[in-house]
Amino acid sequence: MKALSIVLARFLAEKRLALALGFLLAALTALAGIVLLSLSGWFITATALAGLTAATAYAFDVFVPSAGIRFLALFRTAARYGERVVSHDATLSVLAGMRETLFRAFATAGMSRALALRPARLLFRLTLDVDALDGLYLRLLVPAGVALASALFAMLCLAFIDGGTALAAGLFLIAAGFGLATWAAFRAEKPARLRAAALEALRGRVIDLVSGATDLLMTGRVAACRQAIAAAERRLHETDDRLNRIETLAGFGLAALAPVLGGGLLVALALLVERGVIGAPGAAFALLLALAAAEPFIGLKRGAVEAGRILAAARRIAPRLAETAVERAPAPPPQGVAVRLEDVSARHPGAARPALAGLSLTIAPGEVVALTGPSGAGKSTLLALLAGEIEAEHGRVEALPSTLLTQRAELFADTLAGNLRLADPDASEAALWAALDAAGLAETARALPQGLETWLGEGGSGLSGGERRRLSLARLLLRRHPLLLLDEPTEALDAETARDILARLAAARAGRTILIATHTMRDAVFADRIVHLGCGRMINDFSRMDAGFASVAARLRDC
Ligand SMILES: Nc1ncnc2c1ncn2[C@@H]1O[C@H](COP(=O)(O)OP(=O)(O)OP(=O)(O)O)[C@@H](O)[C@H]1O
Repeated sequence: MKALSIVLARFLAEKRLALALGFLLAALTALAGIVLLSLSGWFITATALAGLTAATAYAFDVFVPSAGIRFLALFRTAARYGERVVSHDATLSVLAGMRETLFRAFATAGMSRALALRPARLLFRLTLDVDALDGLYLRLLVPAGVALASALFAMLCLAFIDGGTALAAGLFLIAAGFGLATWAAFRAEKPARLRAAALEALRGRVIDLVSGATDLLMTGRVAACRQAIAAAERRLHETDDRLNRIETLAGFGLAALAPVLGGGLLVALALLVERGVIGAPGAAFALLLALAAAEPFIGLKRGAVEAGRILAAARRIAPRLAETAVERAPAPPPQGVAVRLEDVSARHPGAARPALAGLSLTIAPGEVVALTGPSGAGKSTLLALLAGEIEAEHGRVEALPSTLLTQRAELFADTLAGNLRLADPDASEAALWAALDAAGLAETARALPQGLETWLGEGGSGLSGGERRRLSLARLLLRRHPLLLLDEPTEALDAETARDILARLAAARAGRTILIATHTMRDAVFADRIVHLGCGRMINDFSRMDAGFASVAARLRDC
């Protein structure tokens, strides 16, 4: 319930008026339908009776009721159209906003590891879970409100004829209608939950099969993966089957409300006619009114069957909606300083020991610093800390706004231009070419038949390893941040490409401070200073002038 109220609060906060108007129009559509049917019944019966004698036939006014019927028919059509436009528009725009909030929550620094472990989960939350929530208003709240309004309206109208009959008919509709819907919701809760899990498993496994096809083939695991997919699909079909049965049964029960109510009411109205309380047209009016009031209850069927899924989706999404994004960017350093760490310790989520311990370091603007040290020394952690990806556990971190080039090429299935514009969505074409030029990729890009509009595959496939690194570098340079954080920028590149990339970095260093985490001598000798780490602590800090600089550089890999 708490999760539902968070989601509902979000709906109300964003589109309160439109949602209220949508509900009002839905209720008016249903009420107009009820009055239309009952008035038509009254009109047909009254006209038939009026036609029995010439005097009553002449005196009977056919114009007012038929005008009323025509008005109600037109009004109902217009109200239904308006309701669909208003309520769907409001729901979709709330869901779009919700998707954005969720995406921001998932895109915060620190979430990458959790998402890397369960990528299908993000896909599922952003698509099916958010989609399920459109049912909360459209298929749960509105139909329930409209059904209740119809029953109360019928009760009110019937009360003018006979209080007892009105009460019995109204209570029967409310108790039986909502009782059946609640029964269906309880019966469907478990299969709806299992269905969501089966669908998530199916999607996740299909993604595994597609993205890991080569590895699965090499290890002979394709058949097992296909079996797992088939099992998830079987579970999906089974739960679909169970849900369909519940929906059919609930639909049958809800559709039976009208004939059952009609049968009972027919007897009650016949007695009232016999006692002279009402005439035949009045009885026709009352009977059709009650029958029409039962109709909106059929609309509860889908919402009831989906209630479990809606609730599960709300439970999973609500905590992220309630979260406010935490700003982890380091504090700005004082004038004349690019980076300052004071006794900083940092730990990765869930790690037993800190990756950085009591580190103090000051870097001046314009310096190029090589971070060296054995694997696991804390080089990438230091870059992540300066980029705001993780938070310091202890100590103070100050740094200029930075851009991080990670060890992986973070490229997407998009055009060359699309991949570049992640750094600056408003960059002109000339700026994109300038960045490609600075990274040494302009010539290659010009030779491509579609130039900047050439599509790349996931991870930048379609480009060689060196070209991918150059594209990442072009994107880095496009973002004019004063601090560049480079994690092994020339790793796995041939010597010539590596030298060229370093030369281009040197050409772009004006006005920038650069930190390079590296294991290679060629990257280190490019720097003005070497900071050597070990087990998260500072071991040495040598500037180019110091004798130690050359000895630390000499111990690095010569490639
Ligand atoms: N996401 C993570 N979760 C938990 N522990 C981590 C995580 N990333 C790194 N670590 C740990 O933090 C320590 C420092 O790792 P870090 O990646 O910073 O080292 P590094 O010097 O960059 O190593 P390499 O040269 O191999 O890239 C290591 O003990 C590592 O196991």
